[in-house]
Amino acid sequence: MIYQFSFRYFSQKFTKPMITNHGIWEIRESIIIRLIDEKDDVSWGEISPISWFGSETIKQALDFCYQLPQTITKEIIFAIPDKLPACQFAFESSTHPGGFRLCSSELQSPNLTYSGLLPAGKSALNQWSNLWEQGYKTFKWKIGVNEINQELEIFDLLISSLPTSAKLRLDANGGLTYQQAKLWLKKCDQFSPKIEFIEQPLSVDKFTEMQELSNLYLTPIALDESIANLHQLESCFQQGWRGIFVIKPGIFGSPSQLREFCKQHQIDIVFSSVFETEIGRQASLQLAAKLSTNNRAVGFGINHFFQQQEANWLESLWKTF
Ligand SMILES: O=C(O)CCC(=O)C1=CC=C[C@@H](O)[C@@H]1C(=O)O
Ligand SMILES: [Mg+2]
Repeated sequence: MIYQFSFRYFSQKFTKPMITNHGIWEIRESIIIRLIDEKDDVSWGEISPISWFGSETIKQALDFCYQLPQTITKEIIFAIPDKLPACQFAFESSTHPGGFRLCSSELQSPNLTYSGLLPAGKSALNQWSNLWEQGYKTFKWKIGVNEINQELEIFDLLISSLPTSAKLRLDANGGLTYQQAKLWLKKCDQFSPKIEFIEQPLSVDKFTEMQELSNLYLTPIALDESIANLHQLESCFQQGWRGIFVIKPGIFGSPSQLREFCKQHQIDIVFSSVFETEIGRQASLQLAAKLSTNNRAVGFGINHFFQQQEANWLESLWKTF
């Protein structure tokens, strides 16, 4: 199969900067790719890297796209190197039959439940209720951003105001020390099982410590940055991780290799957004609908992280050069 290939750089400003232990993220940069096959069918893909999670940078992805010929084949697509996981995801998912169709980005796959992302710090206290009104029952709150005693106080206020049926996830983005992680896990155990998990409490190089912690407390630990791509996932699985796995399809690499891994091994997966457009979102949610386990809510809550795009944003993008 031969495809006519073209691409466009696309960036969106977060309405509120995404603040995590990694820092302040203000602009989401992406590359939208378009493939037209021999039957003139058009399909779309999205390259949305997160280099501080270990994926390629937007510049490396752009350099890759610039060096591609205007007509590409499936061989070229399936030969994209593993050091370009966001490109692997975009090109492979755009060759899927029944790929992306332009439709409302409010697309919510019927058989998935969604987690709403709360902002770091005390503004989480007045944000959760309008998400609750929209039907979210699972929330995720960033920690490891402010001073720990301040965050523990906010946590007490947050957990006591959330409805009993709500679930709360904490995400430290690897920002806690071992002692701080024990403090948080001890605190969360007091509210077990309301705290679904603590995501990436320690940095990627502290795998053994996270394994130790996962045997000492009730509250589960989820790996995210530690398993950002297929190689890291295989390595943590081989080293015996059987806790929760947060998978970000947009930066993970080849969707078919992820499906293959999940066929071989029953792992407890939570799917997570990379703050992509509806193109990457649809491709990711198709994977989540197939591979989600344990009815875990997917971290794709529509929290309007960006200004609403006009309906024909894609056509107008292709008019620009
Ligand atoms: O997983 C979710 O609930 C939403 C997505 C999300 O939290 C993240 C997406 C991308 C980078 C990070 O800021 C953050 C994460 O660490 O999971
Ligand atoms: Mg995370």
